[in-house]
Amino acid sequence: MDRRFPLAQLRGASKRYGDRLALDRLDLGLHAGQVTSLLGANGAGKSTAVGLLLGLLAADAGEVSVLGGAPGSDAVRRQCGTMLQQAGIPERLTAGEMLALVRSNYPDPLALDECVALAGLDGLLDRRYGALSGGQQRRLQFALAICGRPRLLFLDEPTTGLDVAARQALWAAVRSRVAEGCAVLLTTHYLEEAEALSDRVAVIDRGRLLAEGSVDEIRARVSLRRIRCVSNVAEAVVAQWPGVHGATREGGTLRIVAEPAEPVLRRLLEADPQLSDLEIHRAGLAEAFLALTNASTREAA
Ligand SMILES: Nc1ncnc2c1ncn2[C@@H]1O[C@H](COP(=O)(O)OP(=O)(O)OP(=O)(O)O)[C@@H](O)[C@H]1O
Repeated sequence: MDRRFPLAQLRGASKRYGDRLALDRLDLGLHAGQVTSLLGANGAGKSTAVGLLLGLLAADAGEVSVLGGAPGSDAVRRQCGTMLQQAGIPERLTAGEMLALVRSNYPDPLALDECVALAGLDGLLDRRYGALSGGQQRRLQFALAICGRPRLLFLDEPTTGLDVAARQALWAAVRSRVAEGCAVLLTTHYLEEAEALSDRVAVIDRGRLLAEGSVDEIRARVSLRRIRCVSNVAEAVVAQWPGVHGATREGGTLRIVAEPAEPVLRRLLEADPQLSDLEIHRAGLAEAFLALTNASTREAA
């Protein structure tokens, strides 16, 4: 599989709804064998970007190309799987009937057993869609998205409403599809999910690309550090120190998010010579995301 060329891409794509600019010259590429996560606050433009790549919306400017052609054609659709926020599945059909129907649209679908195992649908195929729980419905939607062995998989907030075990099972299933060469576009508000699954991350804000790179590259964009130690210095006191973004306590353990970390560390050690079990880590994707989007909001103000 050739990873140099994207299987799908937006180049300088813009989209307006009336006078609202939802996407502003967005560049985004999806590559074979990679999960790309599109992150952004509510209203940032994620669903609009997905809508353009699926051919559900037309761009006002820029280029949208999917598998070498225009999005939304029958030939392209047969190579795409989608799990959107609205599923539109008839309540009266059973899970098994839905799977059979959707698999029949694809030239080389996954075996039924494999779909059932990957999506965790064991024992549910005879159940009507309307009689499935919210999490079970989500699992069926995932099965429908992967059952055609798609080259491109669009997952729009796929794990909303899933319990911990089902979420981790879905992550494993996504990884198995990616190992087969599938390109995945994931939108999620769970940053630990993006951190666990992504090869590439694109952060958008008000329709514009703020940052793009691997999880580590995005984390390196911010100099926030997480400090953890056992100390009796009051968290409310630490929270007032310059450079401290937050301080919390769990029992004897004090957790601090700081930028830069060094002056805070000096002050901590001065304040508590008994301090122990000191650990310092680069901030995670969640803190990096918040720092990037907060900085963008401040610039716009
Ligand atoms: N059909 C529409 N008509 C008018 N404005 C719209 C329409 N759809 C989206 N918008 C606006 O375009 C912007 C981008 O919306 P979009 O749904 O793409 O965001 P999102 O990042 O997917 O948000 P969320 O995380 O809440 O799902 C928002 O300001 C939204 O209010």
